[in-house]
Amino acid sequence: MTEKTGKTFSFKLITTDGAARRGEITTPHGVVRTPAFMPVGTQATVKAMYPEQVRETGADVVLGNTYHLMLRPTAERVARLGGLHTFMNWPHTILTDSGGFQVMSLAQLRKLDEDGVRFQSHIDGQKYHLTPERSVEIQGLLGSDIQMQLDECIKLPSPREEVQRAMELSLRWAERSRNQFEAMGGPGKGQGLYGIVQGGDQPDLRIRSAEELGKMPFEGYSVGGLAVGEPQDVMLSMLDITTPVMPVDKPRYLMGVGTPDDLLESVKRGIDQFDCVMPTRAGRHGLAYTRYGKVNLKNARHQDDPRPLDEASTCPASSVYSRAYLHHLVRAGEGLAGMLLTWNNIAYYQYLMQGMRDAIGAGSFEDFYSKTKEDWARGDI
Ligand SMILES: CNc1nc2c(CCNCC3CCCCC3)c3nc(N)[nH]c(=O)c3cc2[nH]1
Repeated sequence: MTEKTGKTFSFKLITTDGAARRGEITTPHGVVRTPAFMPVGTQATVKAMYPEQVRETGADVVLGNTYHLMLRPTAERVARLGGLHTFMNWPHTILTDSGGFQVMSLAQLRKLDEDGVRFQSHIDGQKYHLTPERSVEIQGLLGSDIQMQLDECIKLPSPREEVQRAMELSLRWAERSRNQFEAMGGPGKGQGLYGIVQGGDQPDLRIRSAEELGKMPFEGYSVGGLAVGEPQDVMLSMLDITTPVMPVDKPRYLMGVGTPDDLLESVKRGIDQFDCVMPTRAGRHGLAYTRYGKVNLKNARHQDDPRPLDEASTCPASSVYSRAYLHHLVRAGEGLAGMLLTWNNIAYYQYLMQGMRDAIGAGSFEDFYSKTKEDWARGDI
């Protein structure tokens, strides 16, 4: 059963505090409270968590992944089985990426040209041709509520002419993606398609990309081409340049970001949506995020510590289990270690986002920002 609200896609900007924004996105599968952290569900699952648990942490939306799902089990099979919401038992909002970023980072023998990207599956070597049109078709077959245009994201640093070529190609692909989305009746189904701002670390190219995309009727806009190896200050300076020239009445999604500090700094600069594999991946590697900074449970200093990670947390993984027990599980290589630490990390990320939403709503974001930085600096004692 999928929770169909029957509503069309909309974004309500509720209030602002400086450049920080509190809003709500309404999709056919529910409301997304922004700023929002969106847990990553790469292969139709948020790794090591049940969908009910993910929901309980406060997540309103999870990510699906066009690249992985088009290879296995294929978008057509997911569609035949009722779509991704039913397939993974997540009756709330789903956002999908277009697959281009994963192709460039995972596939073999990839060749990118004006028409799209040709590649061989990293699973079985089968050949594929992903175009702007095919990517939107796949996301439609999955039943995604928030879809992404196909784009070209290049690493940083890169020569300016490379950054410009990729940005201009992505603008042409934005147009083709939009045409395909409308041909498939996406707006009428209440779904949204986001344009993706590129331009690397070049202010003028960032501004041109944002302005050109703003002329097209996208339901939201992503900031792409960042978190690709550049220092945090470069990423943040690109946000200072880019968000002011993005439509103020549409959601902004910073792709692939980030650490808790990245989230705090980026919300401060007007970003509404985030995704990152950090909390889930770190959880599987014995690393816990808490309100007082990071705790590496591999470290022997925890072996006699009876305290939980955070006794004030509403998440059982954070408030019930001792650090000594978590340390034991990590050292023993037990699967429960990854399950509990992933649960803790996703719960902490949602706790942080809820704190920011409340602070913006109360006009006290600056205080929240400073207090959070102090708590992290205090570190785990
Ligand atoms: C980690 N840094 C980063 N990620 C970027 C991503 C991917 C965002 N995450 C997608 C999920 C990954 C796991 C599976 C489910 C989808 C980017 N994606 C696109 N399309 N364009 C970018 O410029 C783009 C830029 C990105 N930078």
